[in-house]
Amino acid sequence: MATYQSAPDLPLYIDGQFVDGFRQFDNISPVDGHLVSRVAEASEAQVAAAVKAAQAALSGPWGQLSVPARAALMHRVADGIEARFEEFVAAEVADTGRPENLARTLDVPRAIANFRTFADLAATSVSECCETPQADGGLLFNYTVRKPLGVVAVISPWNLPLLLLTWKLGPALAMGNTVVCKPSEETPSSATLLAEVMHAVGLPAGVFNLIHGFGPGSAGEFLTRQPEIAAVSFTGESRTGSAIMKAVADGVKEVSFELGGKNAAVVFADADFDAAVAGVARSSFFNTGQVCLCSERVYVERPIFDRFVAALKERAEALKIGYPNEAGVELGPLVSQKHRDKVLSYFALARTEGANLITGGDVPLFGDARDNGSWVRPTIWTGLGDDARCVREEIFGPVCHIAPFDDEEEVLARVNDSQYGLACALWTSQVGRAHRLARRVHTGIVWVNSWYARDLRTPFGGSKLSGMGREGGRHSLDFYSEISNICIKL
Ligand SMILES: NC(=O)c1ccc[n+]([C@@H]2O[C@H](COP(=O)([O-])OP(=O)(O)OC[C@H]3O[C@@H](n4cnc5c(N)ncnc54)[C@H](O)[C@@H]3O)[C@@H](O)[C@H]2O)c1
Ligand SMILES: O=C/C=C/C=C(\O)C(=O)O
Repeated sequence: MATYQSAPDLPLYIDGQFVDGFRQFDNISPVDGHLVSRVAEASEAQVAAAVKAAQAALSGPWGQLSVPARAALMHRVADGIEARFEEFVAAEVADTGRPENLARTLDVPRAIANFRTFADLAATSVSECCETPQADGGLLFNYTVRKPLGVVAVISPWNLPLLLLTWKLGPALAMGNTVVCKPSEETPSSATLLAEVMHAVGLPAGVFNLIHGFGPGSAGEFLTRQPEIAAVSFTGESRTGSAIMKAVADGVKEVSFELGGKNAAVVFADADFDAAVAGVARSSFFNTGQVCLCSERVYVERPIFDRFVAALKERAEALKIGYPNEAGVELGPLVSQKHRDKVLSYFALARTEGANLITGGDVPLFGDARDNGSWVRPTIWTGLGDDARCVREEIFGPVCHIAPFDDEEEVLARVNDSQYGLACALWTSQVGRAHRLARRVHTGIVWVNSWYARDLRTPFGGSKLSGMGREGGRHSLDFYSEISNICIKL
């Protein structure tokens, strides 16, 4: 049986120093409930000190660096993560209980890619210019320059802790900002390890700051209420985005929000059946369903509905649930008992709403330490109406509801009938239909015959309750910089 060594206490990182908080909170393993570490919680004064340090760093050596010099430093951060690759894997696994293979193939490689991609995009970006002939025969020459926003508050969630923190940090630092980061209280370990890498690389004090704590009435809210911050880049629940928007409204701060989703997968009868079953199993159960892009709504064209439900049931029941270091393990636990209680409340709600339970809907009993963890079984429902709460509300667990449909217009209307607009996956062999439907789906991202295939140069984000703005490629460069236009009369 796997054993996990409890880690040391996790500190804050403020103005180039590792410091204690005003108190500590427990970091509990979702695998078996053991104490992973004790974590420093930042006081409001310490949050203010971090923001002031970040503000001061803008006018120090960091503010004098050229773009290529900053890009080189970002590559050194990526090198530092690579050098401690297995420690980052262990940190993500300790906090989330995810399969080691997932941390090794997704989380840590993407953190490295996030720094390298935006270092290179920043170093190779060009600015706009134009010439305007004047009636008097003169000429106006306009060109733009990118300047840092200033101090950026980076607030990240627990589901892909290192990936989503660095997805923001990479471009924010590459564009010359300084940052104060507040990772989720559920997953402090990899962010703290990243602070060690940043420190070792020698970023000037105050450029990168790390505060731990909670949201309302704690470090998260304190951070959003600091007058010196120029922008907030946030990923998390839609209602949290709304709270942050209110907190920064008086200061009219820039925000980038990547929020919740209730994403659909649509499978047409002409799709590659086996690919669609494998694709929907992945898009519904990947990372134990704890990805904002997961398909919690599945619509299947009626002629293949029964066959598809049976096939997805078979795939779900074949998924290997186990310890992070078990060979072939595919599913870990949910991130916490608190989150499992939320998911189990929807399992109960589904029964009340009259769902047909195809598989799962309960907690696996292991007869070992995992019974103290936060595990649930992958779950499939059918039989609910589109107005059921389980079909409309984000659950954020390994669960999906499958419904039949009869034609394109019907399924398009049902897919778009959502308060969210983040992602959609379409499975069909008809290219024309794929393009026709993809542009009519009200989401920021559409995958066709694929899911969660990522090119970091593409725009990423959602509409409606799923967020505001786009990050990725030049969209990140635009968000994390202030663009000025300079006009010269020649
Ligand atoms: N759209 C995306 O790209 C994306 C990616 C990952 C997760 N998510 C969403 O995130 C949610 C799960 O993550 P979560 O439970 O950590 O979200 P959450 O909103 O509860 O917390 C996210 C972060 O915000 C902090 N926070 C909470 N309240 C705050 C406040 N009032 N002021 C400042 N900070 C505050 C938390 O401490 C945490 O660090 C899901 O809804 C999921 O859909 C979206
Ligand atoms: O849970 C949401 C996942 C978001 C993923 C990204 O932002 C990414 O892959 O860049």
